[in-house]
Amino acid sequence: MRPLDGTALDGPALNLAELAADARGRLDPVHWDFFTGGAGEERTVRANEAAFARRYLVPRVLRGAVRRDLRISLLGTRISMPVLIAPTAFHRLAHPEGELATARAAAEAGTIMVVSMAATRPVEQIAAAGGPLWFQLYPQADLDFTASVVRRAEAAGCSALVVTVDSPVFGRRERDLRHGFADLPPGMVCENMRDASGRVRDIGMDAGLDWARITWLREVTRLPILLKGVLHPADAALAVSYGLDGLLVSNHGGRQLDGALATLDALPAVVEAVGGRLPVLLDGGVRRGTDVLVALALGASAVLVGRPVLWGLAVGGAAGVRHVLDLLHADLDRALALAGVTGPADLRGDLVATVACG
Ligand SMILES: Cc1cc2nc3c(=O)[nH]c(=O)nc-3n(C[C@H](O)[C@H](O)[C@H](O)COP(=O)(O)O)c2cc1C
Ligand SMILES: CCCCC(=O)C(=O)O
Repeated sequence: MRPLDGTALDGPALNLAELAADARGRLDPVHWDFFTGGAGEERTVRANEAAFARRYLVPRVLRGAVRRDLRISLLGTRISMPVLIAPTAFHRLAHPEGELATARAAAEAGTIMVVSMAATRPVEQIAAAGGPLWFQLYPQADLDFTASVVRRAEAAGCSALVVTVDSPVFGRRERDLRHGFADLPPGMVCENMRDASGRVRDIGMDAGLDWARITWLREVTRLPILLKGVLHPADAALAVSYGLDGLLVSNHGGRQLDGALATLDALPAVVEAVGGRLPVLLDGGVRRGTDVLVALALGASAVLVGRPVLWGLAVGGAAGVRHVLDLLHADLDRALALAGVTGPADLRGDLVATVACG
């Protein structure tokens, strides 16, 4: 993303960089830093976007791509485009309606919202928007409680479980440490962490998390399970052998292991290891329709966006998130037309060239 100059805009943002600048002017600087920042030196935050900047397109011509269709099916759900909403914490810090606004925008746009376990609205209320939802889980050391959260997500109608596996401990985020930002303000809690007595538990990162826990989870639910945070092809191969239903190539937007490989650079080896047996999704640094095109051409089935959704929420609630999704839809459609492609299924690696630096 281009450097943000914070300039006030006349009219709606033309792209997500402008939207970020607008959001920055509206958010509490502490919350802006929480949303925007990453771990350590933020090398991986930058690397995710830089990896897209190193890819160039080699378009086809004279293909008569008049009718383009951006729709795809993922684990049985038909969605309007190969762009989903990544799970992000604490939407009420961006807008008073929080996740309820995000969910309305996703439902209107016809795509999947992945609800964070750290949502500041209960999953049942988020589901009332009527759109397709998946639920993101940080497996807790307390297995009974973990199972109860899964039951709650199932009962609310979530159609897949996204298990975050890149967070055995919490990443060290220096912006938050500098501000002393560690907790939600009074009146906001992680609503999906209430136990049977109504007490809200803290979300624990579990360094003991291992494949045995995935086997356990597989027995707890019949929902499809995706692993979020896989970068190594050996783990991708293990995921296939453990009967998982999908993979999300992610480094948590650079918020966990700083120095982790950019997701776009990790994608090809993961795709190769999986060999078409599972859908492989990607998040991290997706900001343009051409980024979606490149990720799909390199083997992703779909991508997710994290921070841009928070910017949209901060700028305009549900309408702001809708603006993000509409911009990406229109931008992808145009990019497909210009590349001579009619839809996601047509995208192949030969459309993408990699150069040493952007
Ligand atoms: C503010 C913020 C909160 C996040 N919260 C969660 C979370 O609760 N669970 C999770 O698995 N990932 C979380 N993520 C990571 C996102 O799901 C996603 O991997 C990342 O944001 C994608 O990169 P992008 O922001 O560059 O699009 C969070 C990311 C941000 C920026
Ligand atoms: C306990 C909240 C975790 C949120 C998260 O995953 C993130 O900030 O990246």
